[in-house]
Amino acid sequence: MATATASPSSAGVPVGPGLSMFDPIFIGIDEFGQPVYITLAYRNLLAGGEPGGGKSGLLNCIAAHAALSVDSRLVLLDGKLVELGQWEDSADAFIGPDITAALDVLRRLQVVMNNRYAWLRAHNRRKVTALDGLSVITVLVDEIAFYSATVGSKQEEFVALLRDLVARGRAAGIPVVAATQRPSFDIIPTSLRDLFGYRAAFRCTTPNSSNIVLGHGWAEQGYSATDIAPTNQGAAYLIAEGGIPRRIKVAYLSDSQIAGIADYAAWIRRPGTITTPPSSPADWGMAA
Ligand SMILES: Nc1ncnc2c1ncn2[C@@H]1O[C@H](COP(=O)(O)OP(=O)(O)OP(=O)(O)O)[C@@H](O)[C@H]1O
Repeated sequence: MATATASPSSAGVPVGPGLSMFDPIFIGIDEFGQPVYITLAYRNLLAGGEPGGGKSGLLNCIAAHAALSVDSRLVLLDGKLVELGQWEDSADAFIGPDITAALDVLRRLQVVMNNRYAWLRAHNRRKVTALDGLSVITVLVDEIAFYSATVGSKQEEFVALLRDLVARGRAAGIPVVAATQRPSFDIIPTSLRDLFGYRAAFRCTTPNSSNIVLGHGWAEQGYSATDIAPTNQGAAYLIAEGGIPRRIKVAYLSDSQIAGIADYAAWIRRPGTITTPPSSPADWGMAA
């Protein structure tokens, strides 16, 4: 009878769910109790709503999927340090309340994005795919206003870099997930809002702020995040490009659940376990 023995070649193979950022990401249930999935590889997501509405819960759900995806790299910008802080060990970069460091990392991402576009153009392609061997670099920002609200040249550069990343990153495998508790035109101008393929409005205090997240006119058509009770944290209206808003309840991960997943994610990402195919463009510095 054959016995199972670990061969030396299997020593570096991670054991785990083997998720991919190209897979649908489970984020909760809809009002009929059906599971809700989003696909982030080619879309950005904006979450807005008043403090305590549950935006960080959604970001943590996405961070968990990204951390468990062996084809994903994480870049985290967290002005409060504690919202995404538990994923630090799985992230390539974790930026706290430091605008200079945030600008450095966004400039670097812009270079990676430009390199990926040059590679796509050289290969007559329009977007990266799961077969390219390039990792999806998921950028999570909690909270946009923290880096952009005050007036100054650094803040202006932050807004310009974020806008460029949101506009061009998705085809290059660099989706952006950003949250704000200040859904107002100065933080999310329409031209920026419309670049987010997914928008989630958590409880808002005015129909106007709900519209700023979801899109103009939805509140008047009966889709207003002012309807969400303050006690119903994690409830939101989610709209996907070209669709109509649907009411969802985000799956909530407690601190200890996040700690467990983050610990496991850091383990499957330990040095030497995540590799890219030898001939992949990553070797040319595309994923630097
Ligand atoms: N999906 C959910 N189900 C149940 N409770 C939730 C859910 N999401 C959030 N909560 C509760 O609401 C609290 C606040 O949530 P969260 O920190 O995600 O809000 P937020 O919108 O990110 O707030 P802020 O803008 O201040 O960062 C959580 O500590 C939790 O107790």
